[in-house]
Amino acid sequence: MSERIMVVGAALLDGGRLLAARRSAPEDLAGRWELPGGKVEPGELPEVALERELHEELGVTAEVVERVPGEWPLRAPYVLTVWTARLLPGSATPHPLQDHDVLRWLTPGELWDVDWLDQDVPAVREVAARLGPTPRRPDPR
Ligand SMILES: Nc1nc2c([nH]c(=O)n2[C@H]2C[C@H](O)[C@@H](COP(=O)(O)OP(=O)(O)OP(=O)(O)O)O2)c(=O)[nH]1
Repeated sequence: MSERIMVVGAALLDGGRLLAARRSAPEDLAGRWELPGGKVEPGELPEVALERELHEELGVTAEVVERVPGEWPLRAPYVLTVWTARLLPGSATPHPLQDHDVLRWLTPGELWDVDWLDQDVPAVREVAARLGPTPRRPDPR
């Protein structure tokens, strides 16, 4: 059986908008947009890992709400799983402290305005379905 390491991504929602984060490293991912998050450490619950990563990367206090159905393979042995999350009352505003250089709150109509990592597109589609009516993602040229 091959080893799988879970990467958790947050669909951080606020007022019907989704937070997207632009990666600043490594070079092959820099400039592309993703859901903030990171690798689950050995023995750590994915929900705990996600709240930890949101604090480390964005400086926020957030809570996980629910799992978005699906699992998306990344470079082996990593697998992306996604949870919706919300900021807790009193949380700081998100800032790109680590791994990212720009953050954007996207309305449903803006969801496909950023250049998501290819492997995040199916996950973002699944999140989009929860945000209500959104424009269809344009077909790749
Ligand atoms: N956080 C996150 N990582 C993603 C997404 N999509 C995607 O391919 N990845 C990749 C990028 C990285 O190779 C890996 C997660 O790495 P990371 O750098 O965010 O994790 P981490 O904070 O735990 O990093 P580190 O301790 O190893 O520095 O998964 C995504 O939506 N969110």
